[in-house]
Amino acid sequence: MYSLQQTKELQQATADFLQQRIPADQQNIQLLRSVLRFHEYRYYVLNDPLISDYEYDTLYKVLVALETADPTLVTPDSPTQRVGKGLTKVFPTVQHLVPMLSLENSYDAEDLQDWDRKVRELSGLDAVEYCVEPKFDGASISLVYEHNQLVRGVTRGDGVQGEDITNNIKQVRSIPLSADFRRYGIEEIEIRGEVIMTKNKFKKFNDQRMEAGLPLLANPRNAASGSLRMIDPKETAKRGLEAFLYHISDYTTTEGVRVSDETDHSKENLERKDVPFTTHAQSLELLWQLGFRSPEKEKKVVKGIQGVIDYCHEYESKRDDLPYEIDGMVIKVNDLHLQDKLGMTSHHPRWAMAFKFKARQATSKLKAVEFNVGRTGAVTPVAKIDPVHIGGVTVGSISIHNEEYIREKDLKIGDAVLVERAGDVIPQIVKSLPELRTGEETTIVFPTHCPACGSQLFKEESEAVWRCVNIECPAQTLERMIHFVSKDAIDIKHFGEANIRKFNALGLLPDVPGIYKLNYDKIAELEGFGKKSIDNLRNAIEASKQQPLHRLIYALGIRYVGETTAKTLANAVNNVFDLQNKSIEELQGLEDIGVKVAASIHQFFENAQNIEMLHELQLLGVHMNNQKKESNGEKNMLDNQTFLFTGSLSKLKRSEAEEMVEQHGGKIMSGISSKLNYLVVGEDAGSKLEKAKKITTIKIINEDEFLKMME
Ligand SMILES: NC(=O)c1ccc[n+]([C@@H]2O[C@H](COP(=O)([O-])OP(=O)(O)OC[C@H]3O[C@@H](n4cnc5c(N)ncnc54)[C@H](O)[C@@H]3O)[C@@H](O)[C@H]2O)c1
Ligand SMILES: [Zn+2]
Repeated sequence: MYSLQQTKELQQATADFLQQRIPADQQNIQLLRSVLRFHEYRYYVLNDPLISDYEYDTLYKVLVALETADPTLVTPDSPTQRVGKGLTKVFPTVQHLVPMLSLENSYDAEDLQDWDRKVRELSGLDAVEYCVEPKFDGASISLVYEHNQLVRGVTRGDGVQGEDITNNIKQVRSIPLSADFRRYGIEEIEIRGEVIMTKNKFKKFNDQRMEAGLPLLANPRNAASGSLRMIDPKETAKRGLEAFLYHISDYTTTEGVRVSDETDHSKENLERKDVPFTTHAQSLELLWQLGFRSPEKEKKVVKGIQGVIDYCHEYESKRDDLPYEIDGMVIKVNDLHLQDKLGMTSHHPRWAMAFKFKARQATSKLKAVEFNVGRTGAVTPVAKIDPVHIGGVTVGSISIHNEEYIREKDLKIGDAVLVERAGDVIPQIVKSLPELRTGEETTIVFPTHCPACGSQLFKEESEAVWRCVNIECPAQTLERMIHFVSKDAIDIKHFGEANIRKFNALGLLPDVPGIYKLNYDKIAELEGFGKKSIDNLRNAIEASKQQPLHRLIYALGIRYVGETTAKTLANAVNNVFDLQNKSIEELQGLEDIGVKVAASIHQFFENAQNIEMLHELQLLGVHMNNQKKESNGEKNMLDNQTFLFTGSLSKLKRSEAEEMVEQHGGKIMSGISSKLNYLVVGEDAGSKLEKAKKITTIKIINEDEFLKMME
């Protein structure tokens, strides 16, 4: 639809508007509209946006402001005058019973206060009751049930018409194929909701794509909307989609009375005694009772806007802990009478407002690529970008993983790039924007030799990563030390990465054993090292010698050996040197250790330099023995009993409690199943507790009871 040339021009105009090089005034209003239409096409039709949502919203608001200031400027085809969204030709088109509108956006407390003021003015109330719920970041859908049966599932489409994706919708397990609406006197009903992919599913899904050599998807929202549009419903089924249903837009009762967001009769209908609900919160409750996953547990009903603001902020702070992505909250006037009174514009209802969290996407420029050498010698390209603010942090460097990744994302130095900081906090480049290239971009060239030590790099055939195999490579040694002292490894407090880099650069810390041979007199001469900080450091280093064996094994930084594998290895031996005598086959016999991991462990303990280092550490006083096995008897107290912790503990840290279990020979489980023996319940325990109650063999105990057991 848009030629390459047009694309370039519109992107240029986008940047000009955003950086205010083109004034947003009457004269340029047509251009601004073209720009918005173009981005809507990229976003809704191609599912391939070129700018971040925040940037789009900013431009949209400029247009709204212009049109509000002078309503004569409004044209019927202005992006503000319709719901927007395009349709593809893949699925048959069907009409929604009631148009699916958009939401008005707000970004801070002030926006919400302004809106509340308007709602109070229009309603004549002093304080309005609101229902606040998460704004799920997925693909919106509309469902129709007739005589208790699901008859249709439709995408939002252009808001008036959507794509009929009923067969795909039926693959979403949390959407019931039938529900007893008749119990509530309802014959036909239209329900709105959001299909989502959880963060976990998304990660696994992308891992699989990576392995299969397919392009990765940028975020769970794209994954959800793409999955809903698969031609083959079996493909949709594989994606493990979920759905939240949050709105009843239209229903007809058994007596044939229609109640809808739109019909003029709704008000009088709502005054009837026999309607099943008169507030939004009640409609969520009703959906929940009927077996739908509505935000019944997530929602909160509050009176007055301050409570709304507080709840929005509370949710924003726990956003990263949720299993799914949300991009904000939605605030709805709770009373349906009042909703009717407020009505809607052609674009959005006046009784609802989205509160958008801080943007997590931005566009930037890829300026250079640096190559870092990790502790296992892997050479990782790191993109240096023009610093951008995303979700409260400034991002200037981003790992771009390996050559394949660079090829797949088509990255070049000089490219404009779309950057996202998703729920897992590590920023990534969603993609480059090749449409904007000027011809001056340059290819990213991988080094053939290690940037730290100059030795030639190697790549195994089955791998995507180039490595420096020089065991004395200074960059690797440095990274190994940083890993060795880190929190999950040998855990030397007061000895952060910055100190290691500093001591290493000054020649005070050449290698891992050097940690236990520090020259404190020399350190005392450095700026910022008083007596107290040196004592702290010395004590922490001394204490680290007593760490349990699994921490030492993990700290060694053996490739593929994470914390769990380190524990398995520690449990299998009396001291670390026993691992020297284990064959690859023996190692593979241990729980969850496959060929690749076994070979890597074997290789590590075959290497004379590594063994020498371990002997040196032992001479320096670092414990090499399995202390658990030494303190005999205790070890089997729990004899492989399984434990899981849920909710927040008040006396112990979660990690301490788990360590106690393991020290006594017990095991930690990752989820509720019939294999679980004990669920230890702290405060605010949620779904895990509910689930555990259904399995009678699980013993549910509190923190005190747990501590008693451990005595
Ligand atoms: N990057 C781009 O180029 C580009 C282009 C066009 C649009 N966009 C983005 O799309 C947005 C507009 O899309 P939109 O019209 O879908 O609006 P929206 O995403 O801002 O909000 C409306 C949608 O929120 C969803 N939603 C989630 N939870 C909900 C809940 N509990 N209650 C009600 N609705 C809920 C519904 O699907 C509803 O359609 C813009 O704000 C912009 O960020 C981006
Ligand atoms: Zn090197």
